[in-house]
Amino acid sequence: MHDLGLPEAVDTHFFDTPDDAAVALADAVARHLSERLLIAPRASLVVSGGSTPLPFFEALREKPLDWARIDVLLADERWVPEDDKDSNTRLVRENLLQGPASEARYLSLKQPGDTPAEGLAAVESALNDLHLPLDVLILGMGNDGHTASLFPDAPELDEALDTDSAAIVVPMTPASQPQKRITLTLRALNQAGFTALHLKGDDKLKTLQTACSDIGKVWDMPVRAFLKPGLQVYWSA
Ligand SMILES: O=C(O)[C@H](O)[C@@H](O)[C@H](O)[C@H](O)COP(=O)(O)O
Repeated sequence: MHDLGLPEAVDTHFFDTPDDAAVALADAVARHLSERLLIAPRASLVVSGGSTPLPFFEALREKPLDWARIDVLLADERWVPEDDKDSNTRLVRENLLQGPASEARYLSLKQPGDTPAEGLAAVESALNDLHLPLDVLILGMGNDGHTASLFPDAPELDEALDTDSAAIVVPMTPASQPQKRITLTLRALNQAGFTALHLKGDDKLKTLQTACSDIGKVWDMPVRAFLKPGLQVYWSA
């Protein structure tokens, strides 16, 4: 089952339970952030929203890191108020930025503005201090092969996948989603020091298998842009 046809040098870590995967991923992320902070004044941690990351956030937030030197931000955000049940910022503030991790600097993708396009300048300003390449990136994946808010049906996908573009964040309006989105671009997400794809359930494993079957067609399944050497896949049943 585990022969997914992933490219060489993609490390797969499979677990029986979501908690086991979350603890292992939190250990790996903490190790990488600690190592980074030995040689750099600050480190960046980009996380994803959705339902999968919750136990990972709970495990990571207790790690004895120098959180005041860590910039935490989302890979993408739904353009809803921070107190909305669908807000990823709310998810991160309530579940990751607690305990020791409450000392981290949070760079919010949700800024004033009725639409992501209206709020874009404020988001770009909020990310002004973000250094690329990112240090740690945790991505999820939908069963349509989206990751972050790089949705196959978003009219802005070309711009978001254009690694020659200077843009590091773009509004996204995928018809498949109830809310407008804003997402870091492939240029911003690419080449992170540590990139993990955090997945749960057999459906996601089947989707990953489909993604692996034709890695070249990134526009059909944007997660394919990340299926390359160095990627760490953390999956649990
Ligand atoms: O805002 C979001 O929804 C996420 O950033 C998105 O990319 C998520 O990672 C996948 O949709 C998987 O979501 P689940 O973990 O809920 O399956």
